[in-house]
Amino acid sequence: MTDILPSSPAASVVNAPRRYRFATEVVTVDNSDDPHNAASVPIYQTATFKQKGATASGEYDYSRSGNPTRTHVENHLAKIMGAERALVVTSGMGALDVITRLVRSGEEIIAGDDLYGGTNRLLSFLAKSQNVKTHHIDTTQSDSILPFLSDKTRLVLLESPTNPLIKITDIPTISKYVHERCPNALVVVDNTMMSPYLQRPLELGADISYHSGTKYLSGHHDLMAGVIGAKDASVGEELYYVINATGCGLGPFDSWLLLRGVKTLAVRMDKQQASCIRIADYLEALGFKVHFPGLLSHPQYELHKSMSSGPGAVLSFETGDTGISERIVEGTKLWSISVSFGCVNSLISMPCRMSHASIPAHIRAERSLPEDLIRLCVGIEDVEDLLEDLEQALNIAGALPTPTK
Ligand SMILES: Cc1ncc(COP(=O)(O)O)c(C=O)c1O
Ligand SMILES: N[C@@H](CCSC[C@H](N)C(=O)O)C(=O)O
Repeated sequence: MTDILPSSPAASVVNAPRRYRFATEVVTVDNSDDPHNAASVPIYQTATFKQKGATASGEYDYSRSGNPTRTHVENHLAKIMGAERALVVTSGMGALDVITRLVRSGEEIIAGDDLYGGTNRLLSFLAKSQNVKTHHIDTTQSDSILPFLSDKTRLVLLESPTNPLIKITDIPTISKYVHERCPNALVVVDNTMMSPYLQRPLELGADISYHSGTKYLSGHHDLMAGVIGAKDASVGEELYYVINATGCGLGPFDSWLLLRGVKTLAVRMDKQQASCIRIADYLEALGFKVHFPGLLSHPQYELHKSMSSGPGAVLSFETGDTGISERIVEGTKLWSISVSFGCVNSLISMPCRMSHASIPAHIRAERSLPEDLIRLCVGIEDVEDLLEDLEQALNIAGALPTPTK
């Protein structure tokens, strides 16, 4: 499936091997092709490019097909994701839309039963509009996929940790099952929660890894972006074809913002994760049921540790009462009540009312998604302020244990 112009920048995209440790590579952007030795990659804010002649275009002809700023961020992301090819589009959902366009009517998808609400919505839409059925399985039990693998399977879509219950999926085992039984199927991992700093699914057996670049990769909640990394160059080429055909490639300014934001990924994540570990310990000590893979009590603590270098900075916890949860969320002053995560600012939300409200209530119940669940996305503020603010909100909500003399 290729009708890429001979001059397309796609042809020149190569995966530069990583030479240094991640924190060094992420801040080291190759701009050696700049004619003026600019220290920062310039924003090529142009829709079209002049040609030398009617039949002689340069490397770029039109920004939907390719733009130098986008190429730089794509090459940089390919390097840090360990991908043969990376592509950037206008949102995380746009990334999943591009990937699902590899599925033909009558083929099937297998996905988790705890997953981002928007992903669930897109899969439901595909079932209705394209006759593409999705089987939802419990991905914490790798064997649960076996009865659904068939010659119709085209995509296996995994999250680990899942949003919002922070369940862990054994990416290597599931990838092995899929590749052994379904040579035509691709294992796709939504790695948004972890970022490539903490987990690289392509090194764990997946064929495609994608991200909402709106989250940790950009880190400041000032842009929407989606990032796709393909292990195989030919899959990358097919995805590029879809992006050029449908016109969802990321614009020059947003590409630049993404490139600027990603440079601080490692330092942001180190700080956010360290604070999240403190907060998880605090909530667990108070007796809440806390979902966080950095806690020894997490049922898949060891599995997560074997696939990643850290637990991340998102946790969820149950209070046992929806009213109490609402009062906690509304009682915080420093934590913003917002959907999304991965920003330098801390956010608090109730997934069933907010990010996962698009999943019908009866399906949320079938999938045991607790209505009282609170999700915390920890930013880079001073953790003492975050803890103090949380404590006063728990106090207002009557959720703190009564002190005993
Ligand atoms: C895990 C996960 N994947 C994908 C998305 C979609 O990303 P975007 O909002 O950038 O479209 C989100 C949130 O929106 C998410 O939480
Ligand atoms: N209204 C939006 C909700 C976006 S949720 C964003 C993010 N993925 C999260 O988990 O908080 C929608 O319906 O898509």
